Formats: sequence, structure tokens, C-alpha cells
Amino acid sequence: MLTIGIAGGTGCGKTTVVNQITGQLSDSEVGVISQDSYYRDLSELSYEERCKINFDHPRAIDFELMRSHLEALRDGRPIEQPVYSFKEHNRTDETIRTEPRKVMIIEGILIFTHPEIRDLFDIKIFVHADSDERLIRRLRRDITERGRDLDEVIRRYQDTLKPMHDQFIEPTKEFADIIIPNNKYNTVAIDIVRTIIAEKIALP
Ligand SMILES: Nc1ncnc2c1ncn2[C@@H]1O[C@H](COP(=O)(O)OP(=O)(O)O)[C@@H](O)[C@H]1O
Ligand SMILES: O=c1ccn([C@@H]2O[C@H](COP(=O)(O)O)[C@@H](O)[C@H]2O)c(=O)[nH]1
Repeated sequence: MLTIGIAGGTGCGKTTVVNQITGQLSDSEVGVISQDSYYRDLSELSYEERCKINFDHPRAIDFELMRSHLEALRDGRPIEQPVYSFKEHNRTDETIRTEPRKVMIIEGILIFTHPEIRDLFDIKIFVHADSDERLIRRLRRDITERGRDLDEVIRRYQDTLKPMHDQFIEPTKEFADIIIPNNKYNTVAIDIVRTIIAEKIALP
């Protein structure tokens, strides 16, 4: 199995890049796992308490579960991937059965902060977009898709998102094998990654 990690700050375009990479590839050969699935289960907290959680700190992520899932896939075993709700700030009761594939892509803001998770990636890609661009994209996306309002996004950006990005996420750029500049759509970089994956898939 070829394991590709795709990191970068919120709104840099990780999900978009993953969709562009996997667009014309077969689902049976390339799978995608999002770090969002591994936000800790917060069911014991009220909705109001969950709203106050710092979701941009590495401790918000259940890296143990992520590691055991990645190792299971690598060993050829399927996993039950949790499903996360951004609207509820919590895991749902659902899981998605995910079968091992020739290529697995894992994307998320914090996946390169954990040394043992980092070591599981054959290729590490960091997607870069400037912070003003990321904030604009996040505002648009969170208001239209994640049930937030302007005040919520700005408050979270100032209180946790920007400081956590500077402390934990940006420094992991140095671990990347490839940095994709994504202030604008970057078809050249996407083609390069697709070529690497196509070669892997072509192997018996
Ligand atoms: N290169 C780009 N140019 C303009 N908008 C983009 C670009 N890449 C992504 N977006 C938009 O920005 C928003 C956030 O992108 P997304 O892929 O969800 O980022 P991430 O997964 O890194 O948080 C989405 O609405 C997406 O359509
Ligand atoms: O319940 C939650 C969990 C996370 N977030 C925010 O999501 C982003 C990470 O997702 P991207 O798709 O990479 O943007 C992170 O910055 C968290 O602040 C949330 O708002 N609510």
C-alpha cells in the first residue's frame, strides 16, 4: 500500500486537492481518510461545552485510533472509519467500512505533528495558501456548509486557529516531500501526484 499524507492549514485546499487527484481514479484502488474522522468523541459534553473546544490543537485528535486504523489497512484489514459532524462538533453514531486499497490518502491539518503517524506516510505533501486567502475561504465554507456565522469564524480564527496554525501546523511544512502552492488552482502539481499514483496502481 502506498500511503500519502496531505497536510496544510485550514482552507488551504486539502480536500479540493484530494478530489482533483482522485477525480478520475478508481475508488477500488485509491481510498481517502480524513483527519476529521478522528476528532475525539465528545459525547459526554454538552453542545455549548463542545463549542468551546480548541479543535486546532493536536490533543483534539485521537491519534491512537488513527494509527491503529492506518496499520490495519497497511496489513490488509478493513476499518470502521468514524463519521464526524461539524455542525454538532462531535462524532456521529455512524461509521464507514473502509477496505484496504493500493493507495490510501490521509488528509488533515495536524497529521504531520505526530511523529509515529508521520512515519507511516510514504509521501508527505503540504498544501500552502496564504493566511488571508485561507481565512476568506474558511469564512465562505463554514458559513455555507458548516452552519457557522461570521462572528463564530472570526472569533475561532483569532482565539485558536491562527495561534495553533503558527505553533503546530506551519512548522510541519519542513517534513513535506512536496509543497503545493495553492493560492491559485495548481494543475501542474496535481498532475505530478497523479502520475506517481498511476505508476503505483499499474504495478501488479
Ligand atoms: N486554489 C483554490 N482557489 C480558490 N478556491 C479554492 C482553492 N482551493 C480550494 N478552494 C476553496 O476553498 C474552500 C476550502 O477548501 P478545502 O479544500 O475545503 O480546504 P481544506 O480541506 O484545506 O480546509 C472550498 O470552498 C474550496 O472550494
Ligand atoms: O467540530 C469541529 C472540528 C473542527 N473544526 C475546525 O475544522 C478545521 C479543520 O478542518 P479543515 O477541513 O482542514 O478546515 C479546524 O481548523 C477546526 O477549527 C471545527 O470548526 N469544528
